[in-house]
Amino acid sequence: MNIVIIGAGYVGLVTGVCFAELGHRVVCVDRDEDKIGLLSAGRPTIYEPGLEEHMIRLMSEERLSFSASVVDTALADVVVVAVGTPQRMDGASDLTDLESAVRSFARFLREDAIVMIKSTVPVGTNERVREWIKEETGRNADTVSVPEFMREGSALQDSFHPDRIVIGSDSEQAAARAADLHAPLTSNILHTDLRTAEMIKYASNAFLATKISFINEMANLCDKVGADVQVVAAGMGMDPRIGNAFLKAGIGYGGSCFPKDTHALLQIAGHVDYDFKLLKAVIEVNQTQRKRVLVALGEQLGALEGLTIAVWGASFKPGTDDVRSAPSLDIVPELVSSGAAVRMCDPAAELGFRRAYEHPQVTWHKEPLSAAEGAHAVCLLTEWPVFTEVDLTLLRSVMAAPVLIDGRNAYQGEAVKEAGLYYTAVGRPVLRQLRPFSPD
Ligand SMILES: NC(=O)c1ccc[n+]([C@@H]2O[C@H](COP(=O)([O-])OP(=O)(O)OC[C@H]3O[C@@H](n4cnc5c(N)ncnc54)[C@H](O)[C@@H]3O)[C@@H](O)[C@H]2O)c1
Ligand SMILES: O=c1ccn([C@@H]2O[C@H](COP(=O)(O)OP(=O)(O)O[C@H]3O[C@H](CO)[C@@H](O)[C@H](O)[C@H]3O)[C@@H](O)[C@H]2O)c(=O)[nH]1
Repeated sequence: MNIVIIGAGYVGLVTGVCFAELGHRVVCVDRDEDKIGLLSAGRPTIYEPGLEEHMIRLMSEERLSFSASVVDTALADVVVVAVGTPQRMDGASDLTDLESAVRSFARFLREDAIVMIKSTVPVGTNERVREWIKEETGRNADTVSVPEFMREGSALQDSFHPDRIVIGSDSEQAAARAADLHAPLTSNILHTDLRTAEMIKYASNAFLATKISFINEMANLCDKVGADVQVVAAGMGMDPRIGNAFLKAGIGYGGSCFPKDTHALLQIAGHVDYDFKLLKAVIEVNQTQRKRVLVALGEQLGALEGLTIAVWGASFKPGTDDVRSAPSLDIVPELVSSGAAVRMCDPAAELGFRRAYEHPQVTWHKEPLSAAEGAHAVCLLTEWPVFTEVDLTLLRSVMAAPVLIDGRNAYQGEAVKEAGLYYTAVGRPVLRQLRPFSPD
């Protein structure tokens, strides 16, 4: 098949690679000409393990190419739409890019082509897509909603081996073609109507976010009653009805999806006068959880004015350069406001973070130990292996005060104790070692 993908971001690029690996001829189209220039030169514009090797081979075999022109849509049997649907100021999903993308390619769409929406979109949007195409061309197009469930950092693995494929459609023929396309990836294909498919995506992300906020509330309680949240989570997870996934307590969820999709679902509910109380609490808990790092620093060091704080991790999770809604973007400006000098390190997200936030009090360092040099505390915000595998005794030796704030429960109690670090994790009060008060 000839497949054209509109939007060559995280989802579009990885989906393009996946379909090209299945033997299709794929063109990824993006309006960002700089991005297309880099991709055409075989340079991935995102950090995603394994992506570059696949891209370069597929390009040399002429199965994957890149273009800045929607005219290429005329070649397509299937047009996949994977443009961004970011959060608007009011929390709703911003469909500006989606609408302009659809309207721009509509007139090039072949009559027998299907349009597959992979962007995460509010309920009813696929119907609007059809209306936009009709307004542009005067004819009806077959649209299918195939929400994407990949995770950044393991996006290729998730695309080649998806848990399930959801196909929403009201055209049997279009649904069958979408199913044929995905059949080599999994037999777990759920057929549904358009609105249900759109809702499955939001429900899935909202539920995962709920698990995280739940375990974070449990962690806060564990801190007060002297229980260990990691063991609590392990014990809960042994019940197959609960499962142990997404029960890692920490400083909360970030990223380009959970924060915006939970807000968008609240808006969807609001439009039909439904008060989604549970989801409101999930969002609020997540926002408060980020502040725990600052509270822990205050407990260990008192006022931060004039102190040096090392921050390990800027991306919203390991394995990605993405800083969208990353906890670091809330925490670092707060550290700066409290008068601290901030020494940062991240294996992939320096550029992304600096595009979003720069300040003279913030410096960047290539190695975790150089960032920690002379610091009064290290705050682990993202559990990249380069941070979690650091020799803690060495770490202690380069710091001005040996305080470690572990926002991801990434360190073993014994190792921390042996290194003699003053340590605060999340919901593991037994391991907490407070620094004795020092009047200077
Ligand atoms: N990032 C993820 O892990 C992930 C996973 C599942 C679903 N999603 C959803 O998929 C969608 C895309 O997310 P993303 O993270 O890949 O976004 P992204 O911002 O990385 O990429 C979107 C791309 O679309 C391009 N674009 C925007 N308007 C365009 C237009 N009119 N014509 C051509 N190109 C255009 C942008 O230039 C950009 O390169 C969103 O709805 C998101 O919620 C994302
Ligand atoms: O037990 C956990 C698991 C995750 N997180 C945090 O939750 C966020 C999201 O993590 P993850 O889900 O692994 O990353 P994403 O790449 O954002 O993927 C989510 O969002 C995508 C976009 O919609 C979906 O496609 C995926 O299925 C969904 O997992 C990150 O900040 C993690 O640190 C926790 O705090 N505790």
